[in-house]
Amino acid sequence: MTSKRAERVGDVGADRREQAAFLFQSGDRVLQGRGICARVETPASGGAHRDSLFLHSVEEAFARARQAGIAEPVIMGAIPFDTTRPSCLYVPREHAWVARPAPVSSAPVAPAQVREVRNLPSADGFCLAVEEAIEAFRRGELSKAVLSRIQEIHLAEPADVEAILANLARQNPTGYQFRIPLAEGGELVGVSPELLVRKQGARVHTNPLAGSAKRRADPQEDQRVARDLLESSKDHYEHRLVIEDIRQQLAPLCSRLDVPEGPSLLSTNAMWHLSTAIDGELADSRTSALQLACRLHPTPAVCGFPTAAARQLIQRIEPFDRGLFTGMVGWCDAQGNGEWVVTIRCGTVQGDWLRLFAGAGIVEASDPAAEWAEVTAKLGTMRAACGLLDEENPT
Ligand SMILES: C=C(O[C@H]1C=CC=C(C(=O)O)[C@@H]1O)C(=O)O
Repeated sequence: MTSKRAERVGDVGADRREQAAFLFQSGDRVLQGRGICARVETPASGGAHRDSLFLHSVEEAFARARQAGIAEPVIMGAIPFDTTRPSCLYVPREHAWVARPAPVSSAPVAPAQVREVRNLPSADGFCLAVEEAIEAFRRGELSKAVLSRIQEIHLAEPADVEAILANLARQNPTGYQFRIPLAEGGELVGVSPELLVRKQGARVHTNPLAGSAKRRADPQEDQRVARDLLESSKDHYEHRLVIEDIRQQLAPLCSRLDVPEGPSLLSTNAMWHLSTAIDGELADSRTSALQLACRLHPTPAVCGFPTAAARQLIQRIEPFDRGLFTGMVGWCDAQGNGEWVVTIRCGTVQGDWLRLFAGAGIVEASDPAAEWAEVTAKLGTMRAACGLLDEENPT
């Protein structure tokens, strides 16, 4: 097998290669990585299959790491929404699992000075897109599509990635926090609430989210919003499409698959979500976390249903390329154990530019203004971590 698939890292600047920092927090532990030993850019499409070019590239990267003296390599990084595009995966030169540090309770969020903000699309553009999607649902072309917005922010000074991560950890102490270097420079950072898949031995676990409501400052209001979400037929429908798709993907691979009857509530600092924790036992424990993630992606929580029609609609309507957003981010070891989360509540940081992302599932019963409010609230997680004012209450 040639070494072309797992790219050599000679073209990455020596400093960046040595200093690249990786982070993936899950539960009470953190996987930290430093330096780049091998990089995999092979697109992940076809990665559900053991003999795919993609999985061969990953194997090659592991082999190269072992030759370089890394006894138990892991691969970390991100895979884009469009899996025909290059992956952004690395075997770090060093890695270690450490206990998740207690978040600093009063880390000051220094207000960021902003030079320019670009919204893609505008509020009106987003609402028109939602209406266009609703028309397509009514014509029977599809049942659900996830539409999103991007905010590009030019800061007066370079962003401080360490400070953003500290703020994210304080805001969302239980989320899956991540930090991944980008091939083109800059970093992907965020704190996802959504587990695409975790695999340990034969055990498989996924925790899809779909159906959301913005949290309120007043505790009673907040509880009312949560109750309304739990009773909302629109949100249950949006959620059920995701669960049924995941069940269909996982059932043929599992000797046992436990799918709860209905969703429960999961909260972040900013949002309530409908959540279903699914647990299973793989019939063949050699199936890797990466294979499972590639099989599940894109779930209707980030694309829509049916997948192909939703993908086309997104391509036609969204005025930007999602890149890594709504792809997957995580890690996998050479035994195939690993965790991949959905790349949401995140952004890229490149010097003094931020590119922040948020999306929402649209169904026929969606209200365009409410969906805009939802994506704006979701964007608030990264905006707050970056020291930016609340868009809805910019006081
Ligand atoms: C695409 C996003 O959310 C997805 C995940 C959770 C809930 C969602 C929703 O309620 O629409 C979305 O499907 C995002 O947060 O950017």
